[in-house]
Amino acid sequence: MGLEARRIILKSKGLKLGYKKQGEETVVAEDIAFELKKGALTCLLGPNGVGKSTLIKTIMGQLPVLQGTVFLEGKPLENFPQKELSKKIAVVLTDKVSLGNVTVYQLVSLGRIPHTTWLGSMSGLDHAKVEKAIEVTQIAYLKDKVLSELSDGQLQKVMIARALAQDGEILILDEPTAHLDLINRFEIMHLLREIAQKEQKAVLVVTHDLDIAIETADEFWLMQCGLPLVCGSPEDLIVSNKINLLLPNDSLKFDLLTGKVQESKAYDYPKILGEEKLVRWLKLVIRKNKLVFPKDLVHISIAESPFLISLMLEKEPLEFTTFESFLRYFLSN
Ligand SMILES: Nc1ncnc2c1ncn2[C@@H]1O[C@H](COP(=O)(O)OP(=O)(O)OP(=O)(O)O)[C@@H](O)[C@H]1O
Repeated sequence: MGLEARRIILKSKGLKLGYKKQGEETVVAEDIAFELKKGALTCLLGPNGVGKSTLIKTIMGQLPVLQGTVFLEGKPLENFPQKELSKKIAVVLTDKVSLGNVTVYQLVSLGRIPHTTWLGSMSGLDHAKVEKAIEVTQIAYLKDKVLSELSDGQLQKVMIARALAQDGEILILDEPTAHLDLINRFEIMHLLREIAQKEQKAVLVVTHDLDIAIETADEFWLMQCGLPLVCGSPEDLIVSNKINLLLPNDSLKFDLLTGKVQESKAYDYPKILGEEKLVRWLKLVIRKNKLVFPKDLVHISIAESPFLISLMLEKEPLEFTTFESFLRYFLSN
């Protein structure tokens, strides 16, 4: 699917977000502009409390804007009755489900509520949509299980299936990978990427998982206190250093080479010879332990097979076969 197919479905400009209580406004963010595209996985990132949930509640039509307009398919969001909105926007929130003895099939079927009659009876089309959602999320083997029997990772897939069954064009998920292990976090994000691409949905995910978001997202929206939303492809935001907006504290910065967040203080490494893939881990050991080297050090070399770290001193070389033994030498001297 080409980039030209990424049609804008939701957009806004000059948006002011926040809460209004007894006529008094609490502004959370201003000057927010975005374009959400079908066929793309968009990740919304930003520090705790910056207003990510406030933004998605506004996009879902749950919270009125303080200023500006959100346009859904070119029409103001407030023109859509709630039932119409829930046919177009499906949401997966972080709240725990309290429906322990409902089966997976029944829960996924709940996604069809906006489409069923007031009696709630499901048509053949509704069942077909539920089956399709179960197939896409690969949870057919769980169909008859009750929710209390599921692991957190399985439950998250079931919640995504329910949102898919709703068959809206927009899927919004608030921290879908929180509390999941590494494999499940990757699996869920790759599944969302596939859903965006193959099912042509606009998928918006709030996440703090920078590593996995970089691997999977087509677009990032970076939210930072008091600044306009910064949007772009992860790679562009990384190379232009805009990714550092996520790290307002000067002590940390995003390292272009390793793709990791690390201490921003430039570290004075000794001369190291070896392949970059090994050198970077040696640098981590040096940095993490603030190692100080002997004055007569000429260089350090590191080799893979057999694994060997050589400390080339003027007098004699010292050799280590693990990072641990290398480190032990420094700790004991
Ligand atoms: N109902 C409310 N009324 C007034 N202020 C609120 C309300 N809900 C949230 N806020 C405030 O709005 C700000 C943004 O909160 P929000 O939950 O949107 O942040 P967030 O970026 O989603 O944070 P996190 O990453 O911790 O989930 C916070 O200062 C919060 O205290």
